[in-house]
Order: sequence, then structure tokens, then C-alpha cells
Amino acid sequence: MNSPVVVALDFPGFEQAMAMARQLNPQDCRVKVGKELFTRCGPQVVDALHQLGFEVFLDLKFHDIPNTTAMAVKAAAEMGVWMVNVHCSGGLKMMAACREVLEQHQGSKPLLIGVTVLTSMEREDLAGIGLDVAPQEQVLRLAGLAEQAGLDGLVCSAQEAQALKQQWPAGQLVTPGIRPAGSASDDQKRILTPARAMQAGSDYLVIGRPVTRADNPGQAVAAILASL
Ligand SMILES: O=c1ccn([C@@H]2O[C@H](COP(=O)(O)O)[C@@H](O)[C@H]2O)c(=O)[nH]1
Repeated sequence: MNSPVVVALDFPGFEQAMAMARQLNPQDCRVKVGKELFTRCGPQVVDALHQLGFEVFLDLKFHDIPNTTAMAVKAAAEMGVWMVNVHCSGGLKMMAACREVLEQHQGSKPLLIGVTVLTSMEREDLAGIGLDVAPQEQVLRLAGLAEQAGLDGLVCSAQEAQALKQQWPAGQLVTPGIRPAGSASDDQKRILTPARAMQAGSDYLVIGRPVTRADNPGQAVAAILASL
């Protein structure tokens, strides 16, 4: 599977998510299960998506003390997901504990990815939480910690991809905030088109509403792939 597209299944229930997944082709994209869908449906929805042939990114953005976060990552690995993530702002010890628990895990290991600065945030939002820095500065700082902890890559905006690839060439970049030209930005702030994101160095494009709200989601994915 070498498509970079990961479709975010942000739905309130099992049937809606599965109806969307059935309109997508596992050869064209992976799927992402986030907080809303997982909180409502739990591991059952991950199993059902695996049965349809999809690789699953479990996007629960764990953020807690090291032991609690590492045990959550272990549970994700036992579900057989392709990718799991934790917040880099949980710190070096927390990320290292997650790496360690995966090293001890028997069987296939999910990619372990660190969330940097949410793509819905811009400089003034960071100032609001006491961080008076440009988003890219904070992203690069957190990337350094994630690399040190042995993570596989980062969730970031594609706007930071070029600088990140210079700082950490092996880090895999998972970029939400992707908007095909002419799409509504919704609540996203640091956005880029699919083609520009790939040119900047993104490895995976996380795309939700521009696909799931399209009249024909399967065609929307095909059009994005054709634009790359
Ligand atoms: O920084 C982040 C981290 C995660 N997300 C998630 O990606 C999708 C984006 O959906 P769109 O509908 O394409 O905006 C969504 O599930 C977020 O929870 C993010 O957007 N930014």
C-alpha cells in the first residue's frame, strides 16, 4: 500500500463510519479512527475496518503520565493498528516509555507518532496557553524530543514539513490540515493543498471533511491521488 492518503472517519456511530468505509478502496487509502468514533464504538470498529481490508491509524493522541500512556500504546498495538500517536508535550520520559513498551511487544508494531502543535492552532492560540512562539518553532522543539525518544515520526502541519525534513530526515510526517484548492478550511488554520504538502515533504496526508462530505468520497480520494 503506497498511497499517502489517510481518510479521517469522524462519525458519531458505527454504521455511519462503516457506510463511509465501504465507499472507499483500501488500495487507495488508509483510514483514521479518532476520539469521537472510538469513544462511541471502541475496538469493535477497528476490527470491522480491518475486516474490510483497511490499515487503521488510531488517532487518540494519548497524553498522560509515562506508565498510563505506555499501557494505552500497548493496548493499541494489541489491536493490530498500523499507527498510533501520543502528544509530544507529554515529554521525553513519556514518549520513551511508549517506545520501550512497543520494543517489548511481540508481533507487528504500530508506527509510533508524536503530535506536535495541532493544525487548528496559530501563533495567537499558542500565546493563549503561555507559549509566545511561532508554531514552527514549537514544532521543531517537540520534534527534537520525539527523535530523542525513538519515535517514528510526527503529526504536524505540512507548512512545517520542509523544515522538519531538514532537522530529522528519517522522521515520517503525518499531516492533517490538508485542503484541496477551493475547499473550506473549516476549523483548520495551518493548511496546504495535497500536492503542495507532498512537495514540502509530507509522508501521509490526513484528510477528513473534504472527502467524507463529498458527493462521491471514493472519487474525491481518486481526484486527490491524481493531483499528486
Ligand atoms: O493537528 C492535528 C491532529 C489531528 N487532526 C485530525 O485530523 C483530522 C482532520 O480532519 P479534517 O476534516 O480534514 O479537518 C481530524 O480527525 C482531526 O482530529 C488534525 O486535524 N490536526
